[in-house]
Amino acid sequence: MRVVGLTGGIASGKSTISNFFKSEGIPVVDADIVARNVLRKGTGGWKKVVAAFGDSILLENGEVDRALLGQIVFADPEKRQLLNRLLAPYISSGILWEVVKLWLKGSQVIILDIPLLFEAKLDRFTKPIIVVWVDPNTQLQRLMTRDGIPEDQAKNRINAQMALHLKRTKANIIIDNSGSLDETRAQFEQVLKEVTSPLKWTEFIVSRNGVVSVIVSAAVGVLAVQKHFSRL
Ligand SMILES: CC(C)(COP(=O)(O)OP(=O)(O)OC[C@H]1O[C@@H](n2cnc3c(N)ncnc32)[C@H](O)[C@@H]1O)[C@@H](O)C(=O)NCCC(=O)NCCS
Ligand SMILES: Nc1ncnc2c1ncn2[C@@H]1O[C@H](COP(=O)(O)OP(=O)(O)OP(=O)(O)O)[C@@H](O)[C@H]1O
Repeated sequence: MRVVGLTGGIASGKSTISNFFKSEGIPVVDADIVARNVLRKGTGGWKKVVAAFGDSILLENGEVDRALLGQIVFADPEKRQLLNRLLAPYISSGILWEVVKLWLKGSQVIILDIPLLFEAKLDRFTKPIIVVWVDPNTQLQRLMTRDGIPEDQAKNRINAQMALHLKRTKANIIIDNSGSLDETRAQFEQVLKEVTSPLKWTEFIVSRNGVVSVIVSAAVGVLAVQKHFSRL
């Protein structure tokens, strides 16, 4: 199985690229969705976060007020690190579980869309790594427009992550999403060819079909040896 890492900066266009992959039938594990699920009311993550940040971060229905928690943690690095520490084990196991389900289905190529792939040191489990890059001013403008937040809040969010130019140096593949969607789509077509090229044997051997092949080959080998000795 090929486990492709997809990362970038906030609002650099990861979801846009994820949607392109999904439209080609390639499964995507979205870490933001996993992170949302582990913070739902009554879950282990929710209990830890409420214990640490207090009831004041809750809405009337008991769910976490995400906008409020976002304002708190993106303005205060210590509180953000605390939130990261509390949720990291739940997010990692949630991602692992999604990968296992896709492995059981026999998926050959999967995409892990993880904003904090490098920060959380999850990059060692993915190859190749795609970084969606965008120039800093376009990133700021897109973030402010999409989330309807003022410049200072948008800058706080951008600065809460490893600098995008540094992430770019760690990529195997870079998609420059500073231009139009058509220009990005054209780059994606090339990336798609690379990502869906035939699996290397190291990737095949860890796929479900690879494991089945190894088991079948071993069983055939054992039977052949038994037959050989029973004739002696
Ligand atoms: C702080 C929270 C409640 C804000 O929720 P909100 O709905 O406003 O934002 P959302 O979850 O959609 O995240 C939007 C983007 O913010 C960035 N981001 C989210 N969490 C973090 C973080 N801890 N550090 C840096 N950037 C982050 C990512 O680029 C993400 O794509 C939420 O982001 C959260 O629970 N974050 C901690 C979990 C986490 O690390 N998520 C990232 C998955 S790897
Ligand atoms: N090439 C583009 N041209 C114009 N707008 C774009 C382009 N790519 C993305 N956008 C817009 O920019 C915003 C951010 O894109 P997107 O949501 O894909 O980023 P993201 O990296 O997934 O963000 P996050 O880190 O918050 O999950 C969205 O509103 C999206 O519609």
